[in-house]
Amino acid sequence: ALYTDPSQVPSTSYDFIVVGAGTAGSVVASRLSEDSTKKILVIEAGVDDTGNLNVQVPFFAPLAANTAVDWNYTTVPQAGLNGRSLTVPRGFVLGGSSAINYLGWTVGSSDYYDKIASITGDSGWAWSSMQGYFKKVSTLVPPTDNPDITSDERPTSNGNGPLLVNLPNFNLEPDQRVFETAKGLGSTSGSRFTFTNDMNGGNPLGIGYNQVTAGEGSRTTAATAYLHPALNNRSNIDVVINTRVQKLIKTGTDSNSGTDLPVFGSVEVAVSQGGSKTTFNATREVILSAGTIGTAQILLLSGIGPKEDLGSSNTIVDSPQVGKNVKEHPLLSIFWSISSNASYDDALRNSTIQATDINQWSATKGGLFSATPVNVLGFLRLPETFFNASQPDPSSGSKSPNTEIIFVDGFVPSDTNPLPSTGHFMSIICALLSPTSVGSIKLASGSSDTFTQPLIDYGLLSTDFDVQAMLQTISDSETFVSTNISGSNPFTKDGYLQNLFGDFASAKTEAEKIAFMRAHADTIHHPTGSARMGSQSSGFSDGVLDASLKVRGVKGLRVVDMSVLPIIPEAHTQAVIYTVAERASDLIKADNGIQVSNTSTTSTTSSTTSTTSSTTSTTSSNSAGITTALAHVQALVLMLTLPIILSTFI
Ligand SMILES: Cc1cc2nc3c(=O)[nH]c(=O)nc-3n(C[C@H](O)[C@H](O)[C@H](O)COP(=O)(O)OP(=O)(O)OC[C@H]3O[C@@H](n4cnc5c(N)ncnc54)[C@H](O)[C@@H]3O)c2cc1C
Repeated sequence: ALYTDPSQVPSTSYDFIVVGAGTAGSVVASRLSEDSTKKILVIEAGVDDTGNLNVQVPFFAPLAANTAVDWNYTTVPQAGLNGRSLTVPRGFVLGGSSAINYLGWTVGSSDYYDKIASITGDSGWAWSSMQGYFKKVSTLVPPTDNPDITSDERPTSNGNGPLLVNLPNFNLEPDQRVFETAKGLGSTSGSRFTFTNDMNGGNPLGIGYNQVTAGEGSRTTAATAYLHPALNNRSNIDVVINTRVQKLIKTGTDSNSGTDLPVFGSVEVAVSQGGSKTTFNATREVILSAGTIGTAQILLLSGIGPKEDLGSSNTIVDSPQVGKNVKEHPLLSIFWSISSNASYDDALRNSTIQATDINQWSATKGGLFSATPVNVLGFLRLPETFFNASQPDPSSGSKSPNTEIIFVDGFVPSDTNPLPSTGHFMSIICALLSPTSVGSIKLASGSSDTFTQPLIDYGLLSTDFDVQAMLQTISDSETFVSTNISGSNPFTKDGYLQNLFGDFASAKTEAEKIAFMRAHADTIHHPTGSARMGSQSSGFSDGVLDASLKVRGVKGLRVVDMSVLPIIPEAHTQAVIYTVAERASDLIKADNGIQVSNTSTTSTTSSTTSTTSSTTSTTSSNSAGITTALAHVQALVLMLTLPIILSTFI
């Protein structure tokens, strides 16, 4: 059942305690609850996700940041960004960041998984071994409102899981111009801008449709697809929200392996800073799924971390890499004025247009608001000249993109570039997917609870490689929209794309472009690696976790979330972590004598049924609640004209 306060939870002892009902935690909790003899408690700091339009309406995704469903962190000042601090949205809600992200669905390259297998020494993480888990997560469903997708643009890889993924629900104006160019260049020998119909088949390189988690026109999340169906159908899973785990408590010592290992079998929670504490016990395992930031914070507060940072008296397990090796994808948007008035810019400014769009979404789950503002993107390799003996390719391999260009049908507002009051725009978001800059998560000085935010340092654009790679991505964007196909340019032939807009238009020299980059770069919100896996046989022998995600030097504690990945995916990260969480669930089951069998596909199918019915009830409550939806557009106008706005639209 779902509880809103720890005092309501009917038991203090469970077989498994999952910390964080986010993307990974919801998958793991749902899968473990398939064994009706095991009791599961999920502890979530954030709020219920039910009935929140910022969560449900795909187009509203950027509005969730800085509201009650967001942790609303900030980074420490970033030296590579002129000392700017960036906002760090993270889901503070059932479903975690899957409920507030921008819905992109990219699994990454086969190289990536093979590299994880090589780093961990566990072939179970390899691309070929993970195929069953990819299929177990999502099902590709038809878009609600996009007749322009041609058969050659449809992906071939697909699964049968509870998460409903789709090609873009609504056609946007740049789409066919991008495809005309990419398909035209696809036949040019050596082109780095080829067309691809399927970024999720192991080789993501090329330009194609952005698959999104907006099946049937509404966002599907780890909560709607996994957690709520489990809660609705099973009595052995309890979830408590509004409850922050403060730390894990050492409850004993295990000597079975021949070495004395501390057992962290209890979890201490509180609902307010300085408020009373409650303790829950796990008889089998505690699974930390609090995300790259939250997991590192909880480990450090529990005395599991670098002794040199924590101090001897606060250290129970000296684990030097906790909070280290954090990587994030930097991005930079550039803008062009366009002659068309069909971009979404007016929908951001005009409440009449918004009312029409929300009515259409409520009635049909179609129209502009059923889509995210990104339909098309491209994954690119850097030119080989970037790599040499002293700077090898930092990506996972030759099928892994180093950079990304994202085509946006309007202006991408940010803290440093607010939405102009007039005009229509096309933007390209340039992103770096294999950065060499490294950051960290540390406790703030004197902090002793999770009500104080940790120090988040992404170290963005702190290497020359990253700066040069970002310059290349900007240049690639300009090259792409300047390309002629069969003698004419798809972007300019009818006067659609006009001049570059904003500060970038006057940045001519390399120094001026770098200055623009440092003044405006932001991130894609993909932090990774603060509790990474490693193995003795690899250069990652100091991993916090072993290959089966168990915390080294500890008994009964595992981590399953983005923090576990030893290298940052060259992709948007949610599909990766959903898939990792599916395999993690089987690893936990196997270690605890719970049957792992192909019949789990059957229960996935039954979850799909529940998901569909929960989507249906959401739909009908939205139809009935159209007044709420209309009231919401007023908030949309207000929010989008404030300078705090959205960091990006990915
Ligand atoms: C704004 C934004 C846009 C993004 N866009 C995309 C995109 O388009 N495509 C894509 O693939 N990826 C995207 N991502 C990234 C992706 O969503 C994340 O990588 C992924 O969801 C992280 O999953 P996780 O399980 O590691 O953490 P989360 O899903 O964040 O889950 C962590 C959970 O733990 C809870 N928690 C934390 N600390 C505590 C505590 N002390 N006590 C109890 N509970 C706690 C949190 O509240 C949260 O529910 C985006 C992320 C954001 C924030």
